[in-house]
Amino acid sequence: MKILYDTAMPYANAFFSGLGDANAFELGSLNSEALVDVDALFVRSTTKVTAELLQKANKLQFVATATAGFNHIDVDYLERSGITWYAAGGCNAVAVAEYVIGAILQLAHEDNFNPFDKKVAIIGAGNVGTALSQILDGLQLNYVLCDPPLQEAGDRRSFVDLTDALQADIICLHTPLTSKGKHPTLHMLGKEQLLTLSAHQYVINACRGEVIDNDALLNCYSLGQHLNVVLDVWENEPFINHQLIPYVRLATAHIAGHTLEGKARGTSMVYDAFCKHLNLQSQLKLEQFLPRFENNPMVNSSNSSFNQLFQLVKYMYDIKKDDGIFRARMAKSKAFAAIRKHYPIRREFSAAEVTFCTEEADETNKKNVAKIAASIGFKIAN
Ligand SMILES: NC(=O)c1ccc[n+]([C@@H]2O[C@H](COP(=O)([O-])OP(=O)(O)OC[C@H]3O[C@@H](n4cnc5c(N)ncnc54)[C@H](O)[C@@H]3O)[C@@H](O)[C@H]2O)c1
Ligand SMILES: O=C(O)[C@H](O)[C@H](O)COP(=O)(O)O
Repeated sequence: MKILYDTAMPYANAFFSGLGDANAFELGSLNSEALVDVDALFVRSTTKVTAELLQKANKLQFVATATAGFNHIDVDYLERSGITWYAAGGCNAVAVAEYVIGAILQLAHEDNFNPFDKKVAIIGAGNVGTALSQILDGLQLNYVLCDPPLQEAGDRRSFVDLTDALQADIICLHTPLTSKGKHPTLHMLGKEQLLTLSAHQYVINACRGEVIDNDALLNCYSLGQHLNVVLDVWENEPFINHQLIPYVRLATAHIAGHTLEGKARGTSMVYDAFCKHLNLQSQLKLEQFLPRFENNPMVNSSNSSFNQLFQLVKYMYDIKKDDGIFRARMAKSKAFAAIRKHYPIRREFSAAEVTFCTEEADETNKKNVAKIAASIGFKIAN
């Protein structure tokens, strides 16, 4: 059994070497020759799995991506060719939701608004959208959901349409990239939709760049429209339009899902799916591999509730730092792919145990903040 996997899949060798002759490929190095006699191919979103790449894949029976999105895989071709495929939907849902919360609290801090007074719209209420809604529930932030496919399929949550969603204060995009079907998402936010937005609204795109028409966005900015947009994903990655960068409020290099947990869960879900395909019992579990988080956060309970939560979230994920690195490196070169490749280890809230430094007078405040922190995933020290 020959297995090829992307080097960017954490713990892949440990997961796959027991299942066959497992070898890694480096980003950008895979070609059709390398797929001769390969039985299983495991990628992340940076490898385009096309008919052309697979033209010499004489034995391929299983293709999997250790990512939620799978628009980089020609699934029609795989299905026509009798090759089983799998995508690790949900592997990094919590990571992206934490990124979005990091962005909202950072913008609230910079623009001096109270996030608890704002309404969030979650467009795309699947794995990521639901993980985000759970954190918003924990923080007691108002939100609406917009997901016509789920609504039509009978999902019992309540939904609004896109026009209503675009009136929310903070609009978060969590759809797949699709260009076919009844509800395509390609350029879902085009010129017409962007022109309806006001200077008091915020748009956060952490799904796929092409869901916002980037040329239309740049055009709006060039014409003087004030738009608060956070972009983790861009059209035409990694060769994005650099002209957009100075206008964007927070800019990152498609790393919203790049927590250690999110990436490693992707590997482990691919392992489970491949074992199932082979009719084997999975032997290995993600928990065996994740290291303990060593630098647990401490929070001062004499600060306001907002500041304590902001401090805590920023400690685990500082979006402003990623934004600074992005701007500095992108100013000098086409560093998009390199920033992603060398992205430092980031952990999810659930890895950390929080200690509160509390004077007696702050005890009630501490209890309130600790309750909220626990409900968004943190462990609380006694
Ligand atoms: N930035 C990152 O690092 C990162 C990480 C994870 C996922 N993603 C992207 O986010 C997407 C969502 O991830 P997920 O795991 O939640 O996927 P998912 O399939 O679980 O959920 C997507 C939801 O979007 C809905 N949807 C489809 N078309 C829609 C439309 N026109 N309007 C509103 N809703 C629509 C679907 O019904 C579904 O419920 C992925 O496909 C991927 O492209 C990005
Ligand atoms: O779809 C996904 O899961 C994400 O976009 C994922 O974080 C992409 O990661 P990459 O494949 O680029 O490492």
